[in-house]
Parts: sequence; C-alpha cells; structure tokens
Amino acid sequence: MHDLSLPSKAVICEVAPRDGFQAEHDWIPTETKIDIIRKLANTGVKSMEITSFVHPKAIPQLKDAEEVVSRTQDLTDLTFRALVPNARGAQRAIDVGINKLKLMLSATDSHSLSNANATVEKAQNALEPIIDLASKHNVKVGGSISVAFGCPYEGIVPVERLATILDRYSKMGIDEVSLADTTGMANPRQVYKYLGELKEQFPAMTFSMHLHNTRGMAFASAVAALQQGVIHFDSSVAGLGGCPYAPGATGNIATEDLIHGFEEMGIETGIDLDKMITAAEDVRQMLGKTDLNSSYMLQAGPCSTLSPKPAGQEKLG
Ligand SMILES: CC(C)(COP(=O)([O-])OP(=O)([O-])OC[C@H]1O[C@@H](n2cnc3c(N)ncnc32)[C@H](O)[C@@H]1OP(=O)([O-])[O-])[C@@H](O)C(=O)NCCC(=O)NCCSC(=O)C[C@@](C)(O)CC(=O)[O-]
Repeated sequence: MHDLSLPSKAVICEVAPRDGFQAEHDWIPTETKIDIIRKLANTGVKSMEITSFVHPKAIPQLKDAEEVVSRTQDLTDLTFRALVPNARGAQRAIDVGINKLKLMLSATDSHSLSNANATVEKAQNALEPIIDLASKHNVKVGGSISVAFGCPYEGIVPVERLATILDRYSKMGIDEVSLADTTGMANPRQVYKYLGELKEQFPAMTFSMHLHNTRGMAFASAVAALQQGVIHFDSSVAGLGGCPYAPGATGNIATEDLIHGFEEMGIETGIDLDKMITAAEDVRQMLGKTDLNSSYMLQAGPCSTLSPKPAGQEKLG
C-alpha cells in the first residue's frame, strides 16, 4: 500500500457570508454582501452559510440578516443555512425562509460564556426549543462544537468532552455536527485520533470540519479528516473569517485553497476552481483588503498554471 486512503469526493460549504463577514470591522453594505453571495453561487458551490441570527449587538455586521436572506431567495440551486444561538434566532431565520439551521455551541465554558453568555450546559439546554421549532416547520438542523480541539482560554480540549456534548446532541436527535477548530489549534494527528474515536462511539453521526488556518495547519488537518472518511468541510472565500469572541481568531481555510488541494489529490468538489479564485480576487477588492496572506491561490495561483511536469512527475490522483 503506497497511497493515502482518501475519498473521491468532498462537499464544501462556503461560510464567508457568515463567518467571513462577521470578522470584518468596517460595515459591509447589504448590497455588497448580496453581490458577493451571488458571485459565490456562480462557482458551483451547493451549500452556503449565508448569515447568522444572533443578537445584533453581539455581531452588528450581520444585523441585516433578514434582508440578505430575503433578497437572495431566487438562488434556489443552493442550500442556505444560518447559524442560530437560541429560539429567538431560529424563529427569525425560519420566518425569512431559511431551510437549514446550524446550532451554536462551544466545547468549553470559557468560550461559551464569552460567545453566548452561558455555560456549555445552559447553552445546550437552550438548543432544545430550536429543534422543536425546526421540526414543526420541517427545517433541518445541524449541530456545531466550537473550540473542539483547543480553546484559547483553556488549552487542549479532551476528546471525552466532545463525546459528552455529542451524546447530548445525539439524544436531541441531531445527526450531523460540525467540529470547529476556532483558533487553529488542531494538528493532523489529533484530528485523526479524535475523529477515529468519535466515529466509533457515534457511528450514525455525520461529521464535518470547520478549520481556521491560524497556524497554517488547516489543510493538513483536512487531509487527516479525509483519511477518517470525513467528506464535509466548511471554508471561506479569500480566507475571511474569525470568531470575535475567541482571542487570536483568524480566517477559515480559504475555499480556493481547499478546492485546489483536493483537486491536486484527485478529490472532486463540483466547484469551479477558476471561478472561485476570481470570486476571491473580487471579494478582496470589494472589501478593500490588501493582504493576500490568507489565500495561497491569490498569492501563487494553482499548480495547473505552471508548465507541465517532466514525464514521470505528473500529479497524483
Ligand atoms: C446568545 C446571545 C443571544 C445571548 O445573549 P443574552 O444577552 O444573554 O440574551 P438574552 O436571552 O438574555 O436576551 C437579551 C435580549 O436579546 C434579545 N435576543 C436574544 N437572542 C436574540 C437573537 N437571536 N436575535 C435578536 N435578539 C435576540 C432578547 O430578545 C432580549 O431582548 P429584550 O427582551 O431585552 O429586548 C448572544 O450572546 C449572542 O447573540 N451571541 C452570538 C455571538 C456570535 O455570533 N459569535 C460568533 C459566531 S460563533 C463562531 O464564530 C464560531 C463558529 C460557529 O464559526 C465555529 C468556530 O469557528 O468555532
């Protein structure tokens, strides 16, 4: 056996309109947000986290959530999901036509208190009414766990802590959960080990990975997750993103970098890489960002733009 064991396909959810925009200090006009969402929709991406319905004082950048969703309802080829922290947020999302909710929850009390003004237990209790509300309206619900591998306040998070939260999620009827490396503290070995143990304990659960590239380890961690059979990933165009309630948080792995790396290994995403790189360049200009460090594709371009390799050194996959 001289090859990595990898799936042939991966599914990417674009999260820039939520995770990316929430991290931007300057107000992004609603019109600009909608333009960016339309550009992203044109790349072939099939799933997008379009906004969050949190307290507008907690994330003022997303106070136009209702307007953004209602003005993009014509994009029917995509599943739009929204992040919600409580029943109030879920009701707002459902009222405006969102058909998938992502629950907000942390692995540690320190991050949870900072992000949601509640301990993990209290925050998870507050999720039950959301699930009831969603089921009444036939709306899908997925879970999430922030700071799942490491917490900027508490350090490494033991896998047993995740198992406790997942057990509760599972009892609530949640069968898909996003594991978030909020401040890029995970490493590939840890990701492989945690996913291996969690998949054994929760065989019916679909896991997805939400990786921030704070320490340059996100792609390596994504490969470790692929090796455990995980095929669902979140990423953010141009590497935007970061939780304002986690000190030191920076952007998600850039969507164009994730697609490129996967394609180089022969893993299909169904997204047009060139269109995503163009979208990343447009987004960078629209948001007035001069720094290219968060996207390797914007810095170096894809390998395919280089001259063909000598015979015998063609890419694998
Ligand atoms: C959770 C709360 C709401 C608790 O905030 P709280 O102040 O404890 O809320 P409360 O339940 O005491 O309510 C206070 C007031 O807020 C209102 N309220 C309550 N909820 C809502 C709502 N949804 N929408 C609009 N209004 C709301 C509520 O109606 C009430 O109004 P009043 O009766 O006083 O007039 C607040 O802390 C909050 O909104 N936090 C969100 C923080 C956030 O968005 N963080 C970033 C996203 S998480 C992240 O980035 C991580 C992730 C997901 O990407 C994964 C990763 O990388 O780790």
